[in-house]
Amino acid sequence: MSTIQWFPGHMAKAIRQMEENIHLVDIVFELVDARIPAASRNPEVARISAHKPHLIILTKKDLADPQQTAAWLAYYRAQHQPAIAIDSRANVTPKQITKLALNLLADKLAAEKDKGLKPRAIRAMTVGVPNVGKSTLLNHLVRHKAAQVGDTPGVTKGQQWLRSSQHLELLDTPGILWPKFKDQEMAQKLALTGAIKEKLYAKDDVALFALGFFRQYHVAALQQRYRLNAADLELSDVDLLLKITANLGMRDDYERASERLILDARHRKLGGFTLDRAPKEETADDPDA
Ligand SMILES: Nc1nc2c(ncn2[C@@H]2O[C@H](COP(=O)(O)OP(=O)(O)OP(=O)(O)O)[C@@H](O)[C@H]2O)c(=O)[nH]1
Repeated sequence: MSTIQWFPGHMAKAIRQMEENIHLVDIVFELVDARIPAASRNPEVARISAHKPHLIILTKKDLADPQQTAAWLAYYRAQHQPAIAIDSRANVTPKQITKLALNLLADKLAAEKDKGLKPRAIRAMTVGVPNVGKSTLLNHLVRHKAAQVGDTPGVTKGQQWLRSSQHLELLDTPGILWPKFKDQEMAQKLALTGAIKEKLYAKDDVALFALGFFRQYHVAALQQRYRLNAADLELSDVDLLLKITANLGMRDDYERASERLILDARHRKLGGFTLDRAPKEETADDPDA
């Protein structure tokens, strides 16, 4: 199996930017792919935003396994970590997110009011791995690209605040957070869900990884989609990939079949799936540990 490489330099830059900007915001929205809630997080975010309220937004919930999403939300609740699962493309989400953020900051805003300060919009920063849905969510949150200037910090540094509503402003550049590639399995998960550029991974490796997963957790969907019989399921992953290639009428072009399998998974042709299983609540340790 070839190794998926990545570039720590990118991560260092993203972390630096986040460190520079964190003092400008009241709250961090950490976007996490609902299909990989562990692999798409970086522990540095928790460190940098330690003194700020922090909302986990599980995106692409429509592509994930609903039971697993519910289990992840229960896990976050048990950890007292505010979290919400969304389809970033839906119009209803801005209101939900604004409401949650206002609740999380209620004490701070009340204290400001007590001091006689004028009511103000809260400020948020979004971070997340590539392709997690940052731009899609921002576009929904900010329907009119309103340059909110004035004496707001950040603008002087060439950054813009985007106004979502009278209650919420967002720093315009969504932070690209590089995921941690603790091991190759995490890298395969990020590749399968689309967070890593195509040229950085071997499609057949990712397809074999996907086969192993779907065979274990969603075997009926696999069987149905690729017309596999019970005997086929006894084959090794490599032989199963060759069998699928043949069933797709692609002769021995297993590269093309690999690509099809990856796209089928991403486009929900094999049903909703979650590669990171939610930790059991009783034994709930940090999934990132
Ligand atoms: N099904 C589904 N697709 C989504 C969702 N959110 C985003 N997408 C799709 O995912 C792809 C990436 O979305 P973007 O909003 O561009 O992601 P991004 O995080 O800004 O990506 P980068 O610019 O690479 O950092 C697009 O094709 C979106 O339509 C979601 O909740 N559900």
